[in-house]
Amino acid sequence: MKLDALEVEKLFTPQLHKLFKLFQDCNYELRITGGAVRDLMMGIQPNDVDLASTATITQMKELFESHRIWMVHKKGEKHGTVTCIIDKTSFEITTLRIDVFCDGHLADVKYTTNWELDANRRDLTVNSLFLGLDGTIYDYLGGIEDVQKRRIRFIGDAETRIQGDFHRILRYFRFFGRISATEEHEKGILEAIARNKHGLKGIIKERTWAEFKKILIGRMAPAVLRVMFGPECELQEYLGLPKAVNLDRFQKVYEKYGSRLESMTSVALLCEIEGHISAFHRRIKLSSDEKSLGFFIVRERVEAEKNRNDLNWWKELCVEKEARLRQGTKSDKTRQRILQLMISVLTEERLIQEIENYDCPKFQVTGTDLIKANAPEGLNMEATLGYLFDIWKNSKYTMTKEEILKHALDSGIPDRDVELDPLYGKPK
Ligand SMILES: Nc1ccn([C@@H]2O[C@H](COP(=O)(O)OP(=O)(O)OP(=O)(O)O)[C@@H](O)[C@H]2O)c(=O)n1
Repeated sequence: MKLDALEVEKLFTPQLHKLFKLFQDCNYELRITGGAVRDLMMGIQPNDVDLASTATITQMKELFESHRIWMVHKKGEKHGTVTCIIDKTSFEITTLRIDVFCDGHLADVKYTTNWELDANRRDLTVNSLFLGLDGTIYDYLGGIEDVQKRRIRFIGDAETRIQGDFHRILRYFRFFGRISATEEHEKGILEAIARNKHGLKGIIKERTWAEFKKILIGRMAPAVLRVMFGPECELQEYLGLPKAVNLDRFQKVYEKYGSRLESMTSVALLCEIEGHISAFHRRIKLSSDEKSLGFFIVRERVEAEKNRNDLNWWKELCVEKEARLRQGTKSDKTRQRILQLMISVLTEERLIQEIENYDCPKFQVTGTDLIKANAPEGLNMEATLGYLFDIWKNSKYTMTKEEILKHALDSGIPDRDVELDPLYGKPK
């Protein structure tokens, strides 16, 4: 099959043309591989272009050195990959190879000049295509038909493919969601996944989360998650999620606000309590922003649901959370969290827009102001600031800093033993 010349030109930048010419001049074959070919066939502009060549690592290095072309990431050589830079653009080129797996881990790599063998080492038929400079698509395993029919199949026996790299379980669901024409899975695949799900435990946290994130906000996410967490596969435990994930809540939010959902919000929708977020973090290793977002949503959700379409409630929440931000905390992150909370309780779109543009009043008094106002030694600064904040709030945020500070030494100031809210420092 040949791709339309215009489609192919989208990929072939002047730098890529230069690279192909270099290889051609030395009689080495170079082709685009994997995801880029699949995406191009589906009319999607690929994110990145991976290349494969019949040249060995030594031949590629000699070629680049003789043309004074920079090479980076020398570590990739061990896995048969060379990265070169042409006019500020980097290209990753892999030698054709056969992967030898043992217990789900790559044990050895054998080099080859046979394209079909290289296609055979890959995961899915739709990812096994190669594209030549003239637009020819090379297909050894029925990948073209599968892309055209939007059908996701492992190459050969699903079980063997999964055991080659258990991470492919998550890749399968990601590509299924992204490409599949129907919600039906090919015969035998879900059974093979169920039999091998234990292997997910050995996949490193970052890799698992990177893949799962894309599933959570991807196309057909509710249908994909229903299968992943349904009776056929039951993958919850392997991803650190509770057994009874709340798929109905997730689906409702996805259907209304799918394009605005952050992956961590999706996780919070599946979970019920803070302990679930903690367990997920232990399995996945979240960033501190992701963790805060997850905790924030499960903690505030009950109240937020009751007030979902009350604009004043949301404005007060913004003031409450943003007005006394700790130094160094960016307010846009807090606002982002509030917007994700609004999405997750299905607040009306127009209210979300109002909050997006809301110019939140800022509480101006700081600990330094209290010291300047001769605060006595041992004064509980956090509790005092909380007390003053409430006075300011009761004035509907109209009091000036000077007016607020007049209350700094009121008898109503809580003493130092007051228990503080760990997040916001306000007296409970
Ligand atoms: N566990 C894996 C990971 C990757 N691959 C192969 O390596 C190629 C490149 O992998 P990667 O860049 O991770 O994915 P892409 O398919 O290019 O997808 P994306 O669009 O997400 O980049 C894939 O197409 C697939 O052929 C594989 O067989 N098994």
